[in-house]
Amino acid sequence: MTYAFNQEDRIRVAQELVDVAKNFANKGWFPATAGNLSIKLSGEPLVFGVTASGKDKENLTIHDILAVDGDSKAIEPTNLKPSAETLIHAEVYKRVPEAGACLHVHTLYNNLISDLLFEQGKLRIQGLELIKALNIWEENAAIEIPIVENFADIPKLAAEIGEVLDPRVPAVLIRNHGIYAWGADVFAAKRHVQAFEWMFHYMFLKLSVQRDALAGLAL
Ligand SMILES: CSCCC(=O)C(=O)COP(=O)(O)O
Ligand SMILES: [Zn+2]
Repeated sequence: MTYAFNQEDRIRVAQELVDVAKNFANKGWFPATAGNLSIKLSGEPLVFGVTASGKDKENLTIHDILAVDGDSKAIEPTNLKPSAETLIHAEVYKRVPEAGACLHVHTLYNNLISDLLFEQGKLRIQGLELIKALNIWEENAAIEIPIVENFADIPKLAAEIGEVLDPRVPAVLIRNHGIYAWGADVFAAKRHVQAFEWMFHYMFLKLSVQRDALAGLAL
């Protein structure tokens, strides 16, 4: 199969992932090699660059990224093993054709909020200014971020994510695991991750304060 991207393109996009990895790693969003990142190289047929499994994202290089197809298989011989969660990236690209990059981080607040609200199946956020970072501009806009169980079976987890994702809200939370967020390109996907993480922190603190206030009333 011949693909419509050259070596120069691949180095450029790999460098974009390396740069965003450094930004997130500096925030502690890739503890213990957690997390993975991808960027679309071609939509038809689907080909994307994805981080190799088990890499230290703080010290990621362009040599830690390999190109895979829609079945998450490397498109050329390589010693690199694609991320264990590559199928999730593939699912996002298949479900959301406008997605050009998909980023996955494990943070304290995405883990806390996903567990706290798991039974509801979603986190609802309304009226926060940062919703505009998702390109949603209505006044007092509300969004709902789906939360799925952290199935160990990755094909099952990927299918579940595909089932629940709402293309208007570019993220899904996995309970006690992390967030997958995407955007038209790395710039947009990075903005989305940063906006979601700020909102998770806000919502966690707000829910905690509300709980404390209710507990106080019950005394
Ligand atoms: C060390 S965290 C467990 C695996 C995981 O959730 C993750 O994001 C990293 O997996 P990868 O295969 O992409 O290194
Ligand atoms: Zn993960």
